[in-house]
Amino acid sequence: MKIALLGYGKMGKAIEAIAIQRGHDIVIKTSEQSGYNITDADVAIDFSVPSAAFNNISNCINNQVPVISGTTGWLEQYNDVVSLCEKQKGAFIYASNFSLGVNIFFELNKVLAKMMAKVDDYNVDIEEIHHTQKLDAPSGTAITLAEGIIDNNTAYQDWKLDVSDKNTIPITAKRIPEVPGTHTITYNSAIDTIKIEHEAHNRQGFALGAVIAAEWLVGKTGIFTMKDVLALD
Ligand SMILES: NC(=O)C1=CN([C@@H]2O[C@H](COP(=O)(O)OP(=O)(O)OC[C@H]3O[C@@H](n4cnc5c(N)ncnc54)[C@H](O)[C@@H]3O)[C@@H](O)[C@H]2O)C=CC1
Ligand SMILES: O=C(O)C1=N[C@H](C(=O)O)C[C@H](O)C1
Repeated sequence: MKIALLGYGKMGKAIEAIAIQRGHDIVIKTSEQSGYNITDADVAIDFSVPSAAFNNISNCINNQVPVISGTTGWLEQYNDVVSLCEKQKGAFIYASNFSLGVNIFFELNKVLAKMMAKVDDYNVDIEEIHHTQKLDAPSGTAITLAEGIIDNNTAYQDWKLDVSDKNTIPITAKRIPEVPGTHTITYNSAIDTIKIEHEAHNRQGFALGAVIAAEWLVGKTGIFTMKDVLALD
């Protein structure tokens, strides 16, 4: 497969290494908006910056190149991408986190949220820790986790960064050098604490998941998620 890497930073480089190991060719690697022909690639993988993701993804869809995006912090434009993809009959996957472990953790979070909806005694909070270069807060993964709780527990209707109102899930974002990504969900009562946590040890899980998603997407039309790719149901 000929792959375009849109964003050649920490993730772009980790994806390049795994894609080559799996027998793919990197035909475009860029940290720029322009200066390349996207139709040279069979599939594009966008891990760029929040301000660039929408244009990168739209350019792929408008040129009939399947595209996956792991960039976080741009989701106010997600519905516009969905509309464009439907109009152009393109192929697109966004995931806040491409690692197998986190996608299992997403499902565990939903099961736990369903159970906790049956009891009144606990308050939930989410903490995420990432490296100091991260541009967005809270992390995309923390937002997906909060949405998983909201969808499965009517006690919660919203999430907010550093705010703990009634019906709102508080998210705390910490920035510590070199941390690839740790997410902790805590249910606290006066009597005890229930905690589930995912800690990434490096970026390989994100990168492998992104390459697997790109391999899966080629030849398909539509908007998909990692749940479709990993068939976790
Ligand atoms: N979904 C997932 O599994 C994961 C998502 N991420 C997200 O991926 C994104 C990138 O993360 P990192 O590689 O750690 O960041 P990074 O800062 O190391 O790399 C981003 C690169 O994008 C480049 N860039 C800037 N404008 C661009 C443009 N117009 N087109 C293409 N590239 C452009 C920057 O120059 C930089 O080299 C972030 O949004 C991060 O939150 C990170 C890890 C896993
Ligand atoms: O910026 C990162 O590094 C990461 N970003 C993603 C996010 O915002 O959830 C995924 C992962 O946690 C690493």
